Amino acid sequence: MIKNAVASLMVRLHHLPLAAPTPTYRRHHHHHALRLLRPASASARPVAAAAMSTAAEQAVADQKRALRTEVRKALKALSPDQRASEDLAIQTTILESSWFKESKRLCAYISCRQLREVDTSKILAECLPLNPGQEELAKDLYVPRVEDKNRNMRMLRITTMDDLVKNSMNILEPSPVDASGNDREDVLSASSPVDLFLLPGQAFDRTGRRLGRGGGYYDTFLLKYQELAKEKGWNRPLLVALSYSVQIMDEGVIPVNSTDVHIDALVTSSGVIPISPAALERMQ
Ligand SMILES: Nc1nc2c(c(=O)[nH]1)N(C=O)[C@@H](CNc1ccc(C(=O)N[C@@H](CCC(=O)O)C(=O)O)cc1)CN2
Ligand SMILES: Nc1ncnc2c1ncn2[C@@H]1O[C@H](COP(=O)(O)OP(=O)(O)OP(=O)(O)O)[C@@H](O)[C@H]1O
Repeated sequence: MIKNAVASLMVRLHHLPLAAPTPTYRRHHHHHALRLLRPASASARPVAAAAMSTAAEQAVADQKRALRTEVRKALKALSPDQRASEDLAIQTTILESSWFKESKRLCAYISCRQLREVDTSKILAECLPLNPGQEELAKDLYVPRVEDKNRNMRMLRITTMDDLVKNSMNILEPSPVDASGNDREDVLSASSPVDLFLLPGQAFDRTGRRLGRGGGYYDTFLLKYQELAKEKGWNRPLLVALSYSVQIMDEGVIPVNSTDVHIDALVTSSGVIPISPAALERMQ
């Protein structure tokens, strides 16, 4: 169903020149993942900043919207049993992996049942200290907080699930200050790098394309983080998305533009799909 609807869109839009076709890992296997991002030079930026100024950009936006609608339907059609078994398999794969165990600092999303997102509750619980005094066993965990509709999202540190409150979109997020009135640590002002990002999304493919909810929050944030990491000379974190089976698309189905950040790997109920050279190296 998804394939058909999207295939017909693809046929119609196929001949439209994209403003900036994003290379895929498959075609550029030898490159480091960072090199695949569009350079943040003045000459490369105006396309993104000009907010869908060209027909091709508008076509991509329309295609993305159509694909989101199809995936939303497919997710709604998943039975609770199917979801629960995929949720468990995905989280178990992550929790048992060396790359998760070795990660000391993570950015992760707080899954939302209503949005049919892959559950992250077991992973979050594993990151947070069990009891006061056991902090050394915990990982530093940063989670998203939407600041405005202008693609501004921060990743703030939490130490307990009690740090979260429901926002207007019914998603749990950290309040900007903690119970003692101190500002929560923003990952962009932290002094050490993040090892791992666990990313949500609507659709993914085996070449590293990721379709989000359309806010541009993650793409904007990841670009900022990558600029910071480059400035500081930090290793790039692994960008890993969690996906139900119905969210994995055939190659070429997910439309992309110049601001879309590619993921390093996908975790599905069948296991890890490493995509980038970094993932192939670090995730076996
Ligand atoms: N768990 C989680 N947290 C997150 C995100 C996310 O995707 N998942 N975000 C990632 O950006 C940011 C929040 N962005 C969001 C964007 C849209 C919707 C939402 O409810 N969308 C509806 C449709 C809205 C509409 O078009 O009318 C939907 O997708 O069904 C929620 C969060 C930050 N936090
Ligand atoms: N780094 C960026 N700079 C400027 N505009 C951006 C950037 N990233 C995304 N946008 C814009 O944000 C809007 C939404 O982008 P898009 O549809 O790709 O979001 P998404 O991938 O679904 O969302 P998310 O990144 O939150 O998962 C688009 O108009 C896009 O051009």
